Amino acid sequence: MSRATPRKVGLIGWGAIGRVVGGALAAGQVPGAELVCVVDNRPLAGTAPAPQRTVEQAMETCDLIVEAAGQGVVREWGAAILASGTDLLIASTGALTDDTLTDKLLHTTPGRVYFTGGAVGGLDLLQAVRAMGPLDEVRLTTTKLPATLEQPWMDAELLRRMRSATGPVEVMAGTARDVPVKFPKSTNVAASVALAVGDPDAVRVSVVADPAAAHTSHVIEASGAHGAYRFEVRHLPAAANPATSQVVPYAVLRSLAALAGRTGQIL
Ligand SMILES: NC(=O)C1=CN([C@@H]2O[C@H](COP(=O)(O)OP(=O)(O)OC[C@H]3O[C@@H](n4cnc5c(N)ncnc54)[C@H](OP(=O)(O)O)[C@@H]3O)[C@@H](O)[C@H]2O)C=CC1
Ligand SMILES: O=C([O-])CC(=O)C(=O)O
Repeated sequence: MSRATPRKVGLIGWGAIGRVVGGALAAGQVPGAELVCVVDNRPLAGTAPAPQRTVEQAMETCDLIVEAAGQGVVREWGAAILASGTDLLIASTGALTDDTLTDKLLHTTPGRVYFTGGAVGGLDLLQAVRAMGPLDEVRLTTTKLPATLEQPWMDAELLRRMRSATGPVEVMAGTARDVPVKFPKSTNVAASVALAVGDPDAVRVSVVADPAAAHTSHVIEASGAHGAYRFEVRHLPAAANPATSQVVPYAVLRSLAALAGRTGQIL
């Protein structure tokens, strides 16, 4: 059932995700949710369909804030937003590889914290499986265009291998604890899988740069006492930011629709 009063939504981040989410909200495409303001580092000079505000102002006027900006916003503002009584929907799940921060967000009230499924699927089922006991093995392989994976910490040799690659090159193998720290804007999915299975250290992650990757792919493979699971997604990258898949804002909108109480959701 829809809420009697629409959710007043503030959006942090006017980029590849934020512009699609903000446009859809402003066009009334999410019943029960209205866009009240937008927060971004850059002056938006009236280009957004709602006034630009600071995070503090957004907390005063909104009852739900969507983070579509980056891990730093979750770290810097997450607890304050929740403490102000504002709910928070997080896209940059990579911030949650920090157990102290995650614990704080989960226990700060009266606002409630939510995570969007973002670019991956199958999280609902993995969460259900985990309720029967820990999985023995969870692996994620993320493959993207090399340029979307370049990072300031990479040495000249790795950058050379990525830039001259004619086929797939593994650029990092690690866990869902370490990988999102090293690729803060492009491996949030690793943290999302870890949230579903309940343990970032148990998720083995391989990050692959492939010049032929016209589609970004994420392959999740998991097994345990109760079965074996494999989810593979292949997304076109967003034109505005090829590190982000085109589907991600629509995943955020789906999460918003669920929070705003639209009926007929697949939960
Ligand atoms: N869960 C998932 O599956 C996915 C999650 N993500 C997350 O979503 C984030 C946003 O993605 P996307 O829209 O493609 O990124 P973009 O870079 O296209 O847009 C992000 C916008 O947010 C702004 N911004 C960044 N930090 C702040 C801040 N502290 N305060 C205000 N504004 C800020 C940026 O400004 P400026 O550039 O000036 O910093 C930019 O305008 C990614 O960084 C990633 O963490 C992305 C894809 C998938
Ligand atoms: O959009 C994607 O495919 C994944 C992504 O950038 C992330 O996990 O941060």
